[in-house]
Amino acid sequence: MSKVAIITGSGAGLGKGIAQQLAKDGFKVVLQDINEDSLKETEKEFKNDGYEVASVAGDVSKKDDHEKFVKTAVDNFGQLDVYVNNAGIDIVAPFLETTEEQMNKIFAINVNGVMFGTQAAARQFIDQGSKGKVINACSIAGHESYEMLGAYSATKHAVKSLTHSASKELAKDNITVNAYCPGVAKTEMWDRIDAEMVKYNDDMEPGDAFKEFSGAISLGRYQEPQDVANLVSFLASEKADYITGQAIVTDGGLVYR
Ligand SMILES: NC(=O)C1=CN([C@@H]2O[C@H](COP(=O)(O)OP(=O)(O)OC[C@H]3O[C@@H](n4cnc5c(N)ncnc54)[C@H](O)[C@@H]3O)[C@@H](O)[C@H]2O)C=CC1
Ligand SMILES: CC(=O)C(C)=O
Repeated sequence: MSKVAIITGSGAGLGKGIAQQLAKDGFKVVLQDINEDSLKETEKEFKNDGYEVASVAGDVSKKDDHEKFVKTAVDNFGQLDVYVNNAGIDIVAPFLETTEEQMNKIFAINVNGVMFGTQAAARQFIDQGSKGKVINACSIAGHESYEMLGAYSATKHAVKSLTHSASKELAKDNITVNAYCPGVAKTEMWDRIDAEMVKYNDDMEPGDAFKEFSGAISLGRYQEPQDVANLVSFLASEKADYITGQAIVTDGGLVYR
């Protein structure tokens, strides 16, 4: 029987690439996003491609919304096997200028979202009496802390920590919890980071921040969503059954851990 995966923040960017790969792998997929337009557009595209797909809008920072995402999977496809906590936001700001509002927002989405998603998924796996996999979006910024990305880096270190602790507590229920740590992928997130970094540096032109970060990649090219999707595809597969509590870097050679 086909397995069922939920991917948060999959209306666009890396989440969409991950959902496409899991659908190709034979998963029935539940797309989720806060942006209803891109969500509907992506769902239409998946249907045209012949994938079994459902969608649900919502905000990952809200605990109850994750119950709704799980219910969508169960109502449409009868079960849940994989939960990808992919949705995340960035904030670019000098350390001394980062506001309370920015801190609360980025932690609510990037950290609380992962906590609540893991809880909702694990409860469903336990109720089903099946094994399950939680896969979290971390980052190279979960291993290395970057200037101008202090708040963001802190959230990704927290995601790594939640991945470790959840994997320890949930192992007895046959639930694995891992994280993927992308490097520099050209999505809307990096378009925003580049634009913001330029604003804070008179010597920089649009595109320079992206060039500087991606120029340091050993393999000589920036990351595509497919590069990230390949790792998540593996982590979602039975081949990864014996891996848990890991935050695995996929960055073309940038951060060495
Ligand atoms: N792009 C990159 O180079 C890297 C990205 N990452 C992480 O990968 C994940 C995906 O990143 P990208 O695709 O690049 O970002 P993106 O900004 O291009 O796309 C994120 C998607 O999540 C959705 N979203 C935002 N807030 C949401 C919320 N509260 N609830 C539900 N959906 C929400 C957006 O509408 C969007 O469709 C994020 O967690 C990010 O931190 C990690 C390392 C590098
Ligand atoms: C955007 C991101 O995750 C970085 C810079 O690592």
